[in-house]
Amino acid sequence: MNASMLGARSVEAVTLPVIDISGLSSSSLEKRAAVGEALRQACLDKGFFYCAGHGIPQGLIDAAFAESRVFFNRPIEEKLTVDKVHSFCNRGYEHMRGQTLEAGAPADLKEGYYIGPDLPMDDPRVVAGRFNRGPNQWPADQPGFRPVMMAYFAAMTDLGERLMRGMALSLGLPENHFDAFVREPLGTLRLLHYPPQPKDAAPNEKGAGAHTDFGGLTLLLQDDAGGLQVHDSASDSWIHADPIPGTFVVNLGDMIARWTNDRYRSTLHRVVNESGRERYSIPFFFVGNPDHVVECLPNCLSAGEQPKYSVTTVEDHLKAMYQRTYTPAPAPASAGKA
Ligand SMILES: O=C(O)CCC(=O)C(=O)O
Ligand SMILES: [Fe+2]
Repeated sequence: MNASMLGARSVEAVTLPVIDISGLSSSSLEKRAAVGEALRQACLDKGFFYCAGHGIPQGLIDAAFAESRVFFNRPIEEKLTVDKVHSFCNRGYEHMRGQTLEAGAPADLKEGYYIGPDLPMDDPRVVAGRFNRGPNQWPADQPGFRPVMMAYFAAMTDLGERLMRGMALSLGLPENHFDAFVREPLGTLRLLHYPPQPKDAAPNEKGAGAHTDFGGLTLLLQDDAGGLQVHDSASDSWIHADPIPGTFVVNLGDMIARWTNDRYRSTLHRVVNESGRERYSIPFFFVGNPDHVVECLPNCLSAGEQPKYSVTTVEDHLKAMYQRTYTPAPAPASAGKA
């Protein structure tokens, strides 16, 4: 199946904005507010934009891709030693077709690796029944993997925090509005590898089925293969979000749609790797503090308007979202402090 059969059209028709966020680090409120205004426009439209001026060193980006390629190119038996079935907190390797992002479509033609905040078993935050808290799994015989991924994880957490200050400005709120949300945030780094789209792909088979992201902000690094498509609701068609060197694709997840009563958009997207070669990408899902209460922001309700979503917490929201695309995770074996 090719892009035209799947109804995608080229980026010339509709483009996503490029936003230089370096102004967020300026001492001038005017410059910070200008970034906030650009974010506001993008969030009211598709909730998808290219982020430039982010300050993440290219060397760190290259190193993360290099370690990811090395891992995915290892024999399957080695990859399965860190299979996420061994983890009670969803960390480690996810085999090809291990997730179905689009209900009713074939499973996704991708394999992945989940990394989160590295909490040892004796950390007080590792409590039975709590979601995604615990240690990472690390592949043996790949000494660069852990330090590079943890450095990249820290850089993404910092970028997520900076962007949340911009989001507050964009919503006409004090810059520190989301400070409680970003305290001890949960983040998920996800290494992804997509084989080329097979010539004999099943109907509707894709690298990643159409979905919206679960969390707050997604910071996506893609290689130069292309393949990310974003839904354009005005024309009910798919546009290509081709990679732009030096940028991240940033998109809003369902949590921000909840906060803003859908004024800010969590937009459907999908991946079809038609490059004819391997594709690698590294999304980072910035989801905030698990205990934080997510409810409609008062300034996102007009007079008489009701919130569309119930009040929830970051953790409860995420649990519900994971259940949508995975069967339940195994119960924790030894995290028994509750
Ligand atoms: O690989 C990509 O470019 C996008 C992946 C994605 O949308 C996701 O993991 O949520
Ligand atoms: Fe996504």
